[in-house]
Amino acid sequence: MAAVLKSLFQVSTSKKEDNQEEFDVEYSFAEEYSGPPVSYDIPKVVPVDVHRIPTASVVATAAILSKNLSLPVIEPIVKRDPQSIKNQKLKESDLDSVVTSVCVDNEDSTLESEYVENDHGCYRASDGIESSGTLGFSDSHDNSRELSGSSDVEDLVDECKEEVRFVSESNPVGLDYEEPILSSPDLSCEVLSCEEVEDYADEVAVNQGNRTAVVTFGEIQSSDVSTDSDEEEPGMFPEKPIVSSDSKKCFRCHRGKRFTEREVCIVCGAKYCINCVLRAMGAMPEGRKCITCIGYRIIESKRDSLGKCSAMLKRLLSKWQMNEIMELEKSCQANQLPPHLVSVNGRCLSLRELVDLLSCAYPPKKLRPGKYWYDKVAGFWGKEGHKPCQIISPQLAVGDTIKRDASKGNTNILINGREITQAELYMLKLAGINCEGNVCFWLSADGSCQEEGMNNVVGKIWDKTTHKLFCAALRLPIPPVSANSSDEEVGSGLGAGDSRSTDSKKLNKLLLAGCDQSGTSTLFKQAKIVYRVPFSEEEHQNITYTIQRNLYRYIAILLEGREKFEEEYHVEMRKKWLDEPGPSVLPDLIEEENIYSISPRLKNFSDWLLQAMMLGNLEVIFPAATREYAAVVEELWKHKAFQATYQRRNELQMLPRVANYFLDHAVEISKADYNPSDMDKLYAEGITSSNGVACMDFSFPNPTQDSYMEAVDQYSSSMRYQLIRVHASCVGKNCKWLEMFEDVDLVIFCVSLTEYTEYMEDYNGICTNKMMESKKLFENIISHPSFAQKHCLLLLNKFDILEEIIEQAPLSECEWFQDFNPVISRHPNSNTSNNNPSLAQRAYHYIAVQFKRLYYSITQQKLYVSQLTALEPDSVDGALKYTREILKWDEEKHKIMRDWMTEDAEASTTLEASITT
Ligand SMILES: Nc1nc2c(ncn2[C@@H]2O[C@H](COP(=O)(O)OP(=O)(O)OP(=O)(O)O)[C@@H](O)[C@H]2O)c(=O)[nH]1
Ligand SMILES: [Mg+2]
Repeated sequence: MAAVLKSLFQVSTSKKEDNQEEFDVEYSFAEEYSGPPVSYDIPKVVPVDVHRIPTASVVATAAILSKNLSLPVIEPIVKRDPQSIKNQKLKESDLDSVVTSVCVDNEDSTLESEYVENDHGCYRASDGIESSGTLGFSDSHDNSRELSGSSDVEDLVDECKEEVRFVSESNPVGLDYEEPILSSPDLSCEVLSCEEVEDYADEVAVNQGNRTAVVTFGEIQSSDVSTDSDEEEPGMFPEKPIVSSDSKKCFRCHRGKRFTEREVCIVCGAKYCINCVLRAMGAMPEGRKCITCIGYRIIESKRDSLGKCSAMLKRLLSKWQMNEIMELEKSCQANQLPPHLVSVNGRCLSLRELVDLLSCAYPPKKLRPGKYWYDKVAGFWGKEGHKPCQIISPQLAVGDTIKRDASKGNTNILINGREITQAELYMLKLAGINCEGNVCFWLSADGSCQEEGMNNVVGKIWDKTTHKLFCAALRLPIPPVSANSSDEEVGSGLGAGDSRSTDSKKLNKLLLAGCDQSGTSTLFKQAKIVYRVPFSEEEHQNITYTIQRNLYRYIAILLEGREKFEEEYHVEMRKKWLDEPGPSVLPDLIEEENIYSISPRLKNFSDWLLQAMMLGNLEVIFPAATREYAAVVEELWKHKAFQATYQRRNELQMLPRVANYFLDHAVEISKADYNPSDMDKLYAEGITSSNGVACMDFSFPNPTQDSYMEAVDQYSSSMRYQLIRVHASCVGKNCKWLEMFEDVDLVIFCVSLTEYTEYMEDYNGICTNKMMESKKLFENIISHPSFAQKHCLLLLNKFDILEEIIEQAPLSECEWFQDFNPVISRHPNSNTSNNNPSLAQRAYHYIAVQFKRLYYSITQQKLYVSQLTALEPDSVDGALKYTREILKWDEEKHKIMRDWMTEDAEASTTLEASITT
């Protein structure tokens, strides 16, 4: 390719030598992308600065030549000129002839096409005229210019001597505005696939009705560009009119029906079919934009779809290409929210302020153009005239001072200078703050509330979890989850708030979700223990209470079992006695000998406990009554009837596996001064009684034993992670709450491998296999728009139990695993060897593949899967290190891509430099 390019440039430069005065030009081509093989078919945009523009025919010739080489051409678009648009309209036939003429030139292998030929004759164009810009062709959807006689022609020639302009216009209405197409002196560039040149005239013909365009040639005064851009605020990009969106047809080929798949330009709304989209959009350096829309602002209604492309484009491009384009679409400057469209406390933002606002630790979610108010002290944020909708980072220097009527409150109560709304007043009252009379409060970011002029705190609104729930019910915002996590929670001595705000990029957020009983709590707690993140006082207290309360539940289940066993024994003995009749005292003896009998006192306790469990009162009674009943538990535990029952605990369906662990320590746990160990906390069911969202920051400790590994892991130890565990019940119907977690980097979905044997009953009494429930939740989560393009790690948990049960419970019990049909070797030793994995291993792999297929069918991405036994520390450590590897690889992959692209650009610039010198 380099050789071909060189030969092309040699021709051009030799021409330059021959006709110095006519072709004193410098120009360059966009080089074909030569980066990673995966991207080879996408032409890459290389911005080039060309100081002189050749004649129109040379530009066209360049386009045709580059077509033969499959090269895209870069175009200079400088400025619209409504006057010239009105005065000079080029017919499509004229354009046709321009292109045809150039084609003929090219076929003749000459580059002497300094004349633009049309119906009216040959016209000499812009010989040796200096300009600045980049070389190329405009892919306007329409271009026409009317030349109505030789005077027009002369005008054109004159005009060409003054300016080199290639103006495209797509204003269907009135062309009554003047707008710089480029906003900065280092002109933006556009890529045009060369078929575009051929299709050019066709497009003009089709779009002529509603589009007008002009081709003018003129010298670009640097002041032309800089004046415009000087006037513009940084961060402002021009707007482009939206094309008629009701058309069901492809904007380029004008084919297609109502349901034909199309990709839409995020600037002008033009739709393209699968055959045209890449031609119309080229290399997409700013994401999904028509070539002519590069450098323009996006339609605000499309902001939500930034970074989310259609399945059609996914099919056309490789995953890498897709990711890169979507990254560019989200991050390029032209696609960012224009600062002047956001007003805070009555003042439009500057670019600096907008950047500050969006790069803070907790920025406003889905910020759109509009008028907002911001309470800098407490961090409250809302739309003008409305109650607060979010709590963002406080103390940001954005916008003006907050106005009293910012949220149009009518309560006569002021918080930080703003009159609050009724809902907020309820919130204050629920927090126990006296709001009698006209009171002004100061509310700080941590929720402490002070009366103006007073020194004492009258209440703390974020201290109680219940209060946060009230806020949710009142549709008021609560502080961000991670802003709440206390400093003690942050592992390895890393502070939460400060470092996060200063270095938020290094915090990798992992969202942990799964169905009930999948083991997410156990995994979360294990991670806390492994990475030495202390449990907060509240968590410690909650876990202690949970363990004690659960102990009485387990005891109640055992006592229920005892009653059953006692009855069975009784019936058995009576049956024996009836079969072998003896003295009449025997029934009493049977009673005495019944190993499951207990004393009347213990029986009273048993009856009371069973009744409490039946009525669902255990939660109310315990753990408060623990101290009172500790002695009874001790007595019970020593009792032979209870021990006999405990021996038969496997027969008690209701008794969870974990009960064994706690019942073994029953006496100790039932004591009032019980202090749970880490192991107790791990085995305890649940984490806290709070709203089901738990959060911890951690980092992987530095390995000290191996200096090589230390070096390797230096990078990762500097990275910080945040594990956010969300309970299935908090995900909400249709996962609507998930958008709260849209900034996570990776989703961890936990599935218990035992679920295929378990069933759950819904309100209508219909039983569903729990694996199918997990499948449904998994589908909902991965197809949620917040997680598009996010990595996902599936953890298949409780492998230890799967190994135990797989022989008795075939996988086909679940309808999704019907076709699991492993071939098992009968050889006694073969099952454990690597070549012949165990049945549990095969089942695990089969389930993993089922999930991978499902994931791919929805996201067209690869699902990472790992085995897990959440009760084992190494297993959890391994799983979380896997997430680290996924994220690390992802970052490196992007870095490599960027390096390749930069190298590419540098190479092409060097080549151009060597050719032009
Ligand atoms: N044998 C075994 N038991 C496990 C494993 N992981 C979790 N468990 C147990 O499975 C039960 C459910 O685990 P949880 O962590 O509470 O699951 P969860 O439903 O996601 O979390 P919560 O809703 O907070 O209860 C607990 O009794 C755990 O001890 C595992 O790998 N092996
Ligand atoms: Mg649970």
